[in-house]
Amino acid sequence: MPSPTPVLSPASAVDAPNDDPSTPTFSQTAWRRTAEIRRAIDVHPFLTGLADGSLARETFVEYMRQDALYLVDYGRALASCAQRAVDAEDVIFWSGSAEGAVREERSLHATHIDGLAVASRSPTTTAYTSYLLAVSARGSYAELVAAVLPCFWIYDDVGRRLRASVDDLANHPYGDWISTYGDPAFTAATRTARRVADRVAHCADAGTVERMHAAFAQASRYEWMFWDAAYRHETWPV
Ligand SMILES: Cc1ncc(C[n+]2csc(CCO)c2C)c(N)n1
Repeated sequence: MPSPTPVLSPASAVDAPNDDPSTPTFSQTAWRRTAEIRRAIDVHPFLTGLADGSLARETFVEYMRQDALYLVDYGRALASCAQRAVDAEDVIFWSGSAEGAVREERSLHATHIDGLAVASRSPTTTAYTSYLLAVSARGSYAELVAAVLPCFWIYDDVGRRLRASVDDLANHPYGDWISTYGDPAFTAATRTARRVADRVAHCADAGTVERMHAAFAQASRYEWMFWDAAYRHETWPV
C-alpha cells in the first residue's frame, strides 16, 4: 500500500549547533534514529486534520483534556530536571519550563475546554506520565533530560511547519494552538533543551548515552500515541 502523503511539508534537516561537524551530537543522532516515528506523526489524521482545520472539535477537546492532565506531570518531570541539574543556568531553564508547562498552557486550555468537565486519564496518558515520573524517580539525570526532550522538539518541529502551512491563522479553528507551538520563543527553548542534552551526553559513558537514546525514542513514541489516543477517544477496555 502506498504511504499517505503528509499534509505537513517535509521535516527540516537536523539544524543542531555543532562545533565539530565530523562527530554528530547526541541530539542529531537521536533525531535521525527516530525519523520513522516523526514520519508517522506527520501523516497521522489528527495532525493532517489540525493542519487543514477539518479535525472534529470534540476530538481536539479530548486531546486538550488529556493534555491538561499530562502537563502537570510533565511539569513535575521538568522540576525534577531542575532539582538534579548541576549548572545554575540549567536550574533556571528547567524550573522556568516547569512553570511554563503548568501555568502558561492553562490559558490555551481554558479557551478550549469547559472548565467544569473533568476528564479521567486515558491509558496512553497514564502510560506516558507514569513513564516520565518513573524516569524522574529512578533514571539518571542524563536519561531524564533525554526523556523530556521530544516533548519540546516534536512540538516545535510540528508547530513551525503547521504555522508555515496555514495562510490565515486568525481564522483557523486551531490557530491559537498553532501560534503557541509555532512561536520562535518555543524554538529557542527547544534549542536550549537540546544543548543541555548534548552537553550531558558529551560527558556520559557509552551505556548512559544508549539509555538516553532509548529514552528519547520511547518519549517520541508516546508523543505519537498521545495524538492517536485522542483521535480514537481512547478508553479503558474494562
Ligand atoms: C503530549 C504533549 N507533548 C508535548 C507538549 C508540548 N509542551 C508542553 S510543555 C512544553 C515545554 C514547556 O512549556 C512543551 C513543549 C504538549 N503540550 N503535550
